Amino acid sequence: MVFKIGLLGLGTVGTGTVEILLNPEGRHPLLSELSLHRVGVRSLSKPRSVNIPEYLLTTDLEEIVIDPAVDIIVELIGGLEPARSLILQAIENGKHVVTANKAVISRYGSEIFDAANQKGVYVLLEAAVGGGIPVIQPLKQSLGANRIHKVTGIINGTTNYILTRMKNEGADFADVLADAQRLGYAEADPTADIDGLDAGDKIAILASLAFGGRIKLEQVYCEGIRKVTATDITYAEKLGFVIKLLAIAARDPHATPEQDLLSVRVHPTLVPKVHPLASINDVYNAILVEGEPIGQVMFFGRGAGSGPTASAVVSDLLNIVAVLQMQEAEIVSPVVTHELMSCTHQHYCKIAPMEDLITRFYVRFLTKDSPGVIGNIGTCFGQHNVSLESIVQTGFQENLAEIVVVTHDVLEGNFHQALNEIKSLDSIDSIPSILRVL
Ligand SMILES: NC(=O)C1=CN([C@@H]2O[C@H](COP(=O)(O)OP(=O)(O)OC[C@H]3O[C@@H](n4cnc5c(N)ncnc54)[C@H](OP(=O)(O)O)[C@@H]3O)[C@@H](O)[C@H]2O)C=CC1
Ligand SMILES: N[C@@H](CC=O)C(=O)O
Ligand code: NA
Repeated sequence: MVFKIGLLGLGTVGTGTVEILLNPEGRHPLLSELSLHRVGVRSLSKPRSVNIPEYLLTTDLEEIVIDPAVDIIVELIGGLEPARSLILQAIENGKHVVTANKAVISRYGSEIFDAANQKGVYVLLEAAVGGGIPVIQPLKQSLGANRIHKVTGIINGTTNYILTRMKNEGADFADVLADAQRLGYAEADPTADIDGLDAGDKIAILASLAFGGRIKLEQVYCEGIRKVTATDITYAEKLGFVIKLLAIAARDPHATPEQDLLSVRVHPTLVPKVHPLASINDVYNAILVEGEPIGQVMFFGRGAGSGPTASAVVSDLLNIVAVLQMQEAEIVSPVVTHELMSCTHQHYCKIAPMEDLITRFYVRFLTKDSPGVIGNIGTCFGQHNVSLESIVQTGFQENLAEIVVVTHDVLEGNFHQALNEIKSLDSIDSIPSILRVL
């Protein structure tokens, strides 16, 4: 039996997906059970790099999701609408769905998975996080025996490319961003990448899988890389760190079992050079999962791009075909979904406020070069229980002294209270950088 695919979108990922589907030789034999039935696009006249019969193409995407002949919808148009409505309509019409759309899943996952569970269909999304890197299915299945403590990822390729080039070339953010856009890594509107929102969508999805509950996206703290300067990258290097945009989801080790609080956040971070994520460069992604009893396990590879992302899309298709075949043979019920492939959690995870986070900080001050300034800074921090690992005057910028502080693990709320007081000291000119340290 051949199962029919309705593909929505024939852009970067859609094209990669069709390339795999049209060249099944040497891949999994189940690929021969799939056929491309319709392809929805915005423009029929656009030249395409894959050779598909013209009659498959349509601009009427709704027609595809309600077509009774279609078994599986592959949503690769991106964005929120009409993607959300098309996915829901597909589910309503009994279709399984494969999507790479982290924006839709992180915002409307509850609605989508509730609808899918009610209809007994699957919504699979391996491509939505880490592109081609298998991380969604491993969290759902292979790591299911573990209690996960922490997921730490470099899950945005554009920002990792920018930070890598800033470090290697001493270049400034704006110059490298322009290059990233010219090379096609960053979007024409790079806001979601640069401001940490894309990584925020992705860590919300990973946290939900790792900790078995839903996540409210508005509770995910997102800070991007716009304020990271070449100066900070150089100081970080001297102190033994590299700066990376990390997405972190962790159980709060200080919370009582009844509280079971999570911290879910995205921010530029000073990562010790010996840490496994410090050497992940350019557009590569990596996700480090820590749990009991597995310890540490890291997933590394290409987090974006046509072929790698399509690899994840097609792996989801294969999982669905395998189930559909068993349903056809009446080995499994067509109305009960496989627990390890569906998303069944109902409750929302409790997210701790950022003031309760315990972390180290790096902070750079510009001050008047007057006696006692280092002492005053140290005293303010001390009065708020912020213990310092190091405080050094690193040099001068014009006539201002530059002082860099690294704290021990401190309560974020205390740190900010201390900083507010420090800001009001006469000797402080400005605080150009505040970054967290892993
Ligand atoms: N690119 C990547 O490396 C990765 C992308 N993703 C995700 O994959 C998804 C697809 O991304 P990508 O392939 O890069 O996107 P593209 O912009 O390259 O392609 C989008 C496709 O969808 C079609 N389309 C968009 N809106 C509509 C609409 N309203 N009606 C009909 N057709 C529409 C476009 O048609 P037309 O061709 O006619 O313009 C195009 O074929 C997104 O959710 C993205 O976040 C995930 C991981 C990596
Ligand atoms: N814009 C994303 C692409 C894939 O999700 C990135 O840069 O990682
Ligand atoms: Na993936």
